[in-house]
Amino acid sequence: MTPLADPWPAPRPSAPVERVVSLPGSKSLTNRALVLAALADAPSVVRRPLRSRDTLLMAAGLSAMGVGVVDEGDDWRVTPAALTSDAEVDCGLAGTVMRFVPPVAGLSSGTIAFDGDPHMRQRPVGEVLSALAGLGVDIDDGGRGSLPFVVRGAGSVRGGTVVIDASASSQFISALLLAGARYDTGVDVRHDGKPVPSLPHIEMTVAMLRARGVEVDDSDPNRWAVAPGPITATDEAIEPDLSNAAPFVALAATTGGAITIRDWPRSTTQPGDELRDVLTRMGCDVALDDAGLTVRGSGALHGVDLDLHDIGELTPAIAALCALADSPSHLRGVGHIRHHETDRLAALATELGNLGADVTEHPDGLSIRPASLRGGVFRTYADHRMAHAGVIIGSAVEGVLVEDIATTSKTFPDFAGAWLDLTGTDLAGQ
Ligand SMILES: O=C(O)C1=C[C@@H](OP(=O)(O)O)[C@@H](O)[C@H](O)C1
Ligand SMILES: C=C(OP(=O)(O)O)C(=O)O
Repeated sequence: MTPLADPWPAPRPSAPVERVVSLPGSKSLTNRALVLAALADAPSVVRRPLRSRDTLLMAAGLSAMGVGVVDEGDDWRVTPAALTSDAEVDCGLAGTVMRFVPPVAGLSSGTIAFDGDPHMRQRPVGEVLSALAGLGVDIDDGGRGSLPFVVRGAGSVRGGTVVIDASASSQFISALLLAGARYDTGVDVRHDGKPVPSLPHIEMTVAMLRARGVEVDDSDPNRWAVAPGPITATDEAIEPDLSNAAPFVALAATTGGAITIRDWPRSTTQPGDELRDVLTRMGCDVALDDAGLTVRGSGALHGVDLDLHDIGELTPAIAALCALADSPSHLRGVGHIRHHETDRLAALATELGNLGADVTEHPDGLSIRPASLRGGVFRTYADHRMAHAGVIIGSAVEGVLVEDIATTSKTFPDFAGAWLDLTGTDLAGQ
């Protein structure tokens, strides 16, 4: 791979881009599949998993605790084992590793030490740790409620009812549900606080548990009860990552071209599927058929007034499109994304603003009005989705330089290569 310039000149295609694209697997589905396979009653096969920093860290963390994760060509074979090893788990900047693995570590008889990237120590996890302590797990976090912390497993977890405030992240709930069937009495998780964000991601968790024979009662709002019992091993293919589709379909909108994403599922629990609705509202033609999802730019791009509470991870890409739109936008309901890879509202307001966008930052969102944009450096704050926002702007504005494009490796191997290929840019010229 050609070394990447930093900051990286974002390609600006000279003609509408018309291409068919295959995308890597979903981060959220891959990391849930790995955790559930690790706790299952027999070996599982995870077909076409995402292999990126977040999922490799998940595989490494589970392996360090004793689980067998073996490459089989395109697939991973995951063999559950008695979790007896002491281990160190590097969470990197992966929320799914920091939140989903501690409830598994409680089932181990080893001592499991967790740490991650510097910014990961700022991201919230205390509600998961105090819930686990309430379920009988020995946790040492020095009273901080954040990384670094140690889980001293006793080989089993009593389980029971916990009340948590999951308004900062849906992952707190998914974490407890994923391991809960393996607790002696299961787990009954109740949320008490402001509304839980990213509810579709909890629905994804519930659907994957049910697909493995686990009984989940989610009939009451803000309560999820997982009955104790086995998790059935599966052989399952991972869908393409629909959230990572955002910059690719955005390219159809910004260049007036047409992008088809192959293998877009007809029915899915991935919140990225909402892109179909968002892009339609912004003025694109969107069609889902046997070829995949085709987004066709109409030449015009309109502002939108959207509550993104359920689909917060799409905010950076949508905000970038709004900055290129011909009418004002209001993006609301996403105060929680200040706890993502960076404070995404502050980062977007700053970086879009530096390129001339007219952005007002609110406690829970952004207002973006039409303005004439210019080139310059777009900083990414180690956030893959900030990089996606940068390349979207760069596809429409001359001279945008995206800092640390390699940060996209969190959820997308060789994103820069895929983007250069798509935009028809000469690699040697970069
Ligand atoms: O469970 C998951 O796989 C995810 C849940 C969401 O987290 P939050 O609820 O913290 O927004 C989402 O933003 C993240 O990218 C992935
Ligand atoms: C919020 C995100 O990631 P994480 O799983 O690290 O929370 C994201 O990918 O947008």
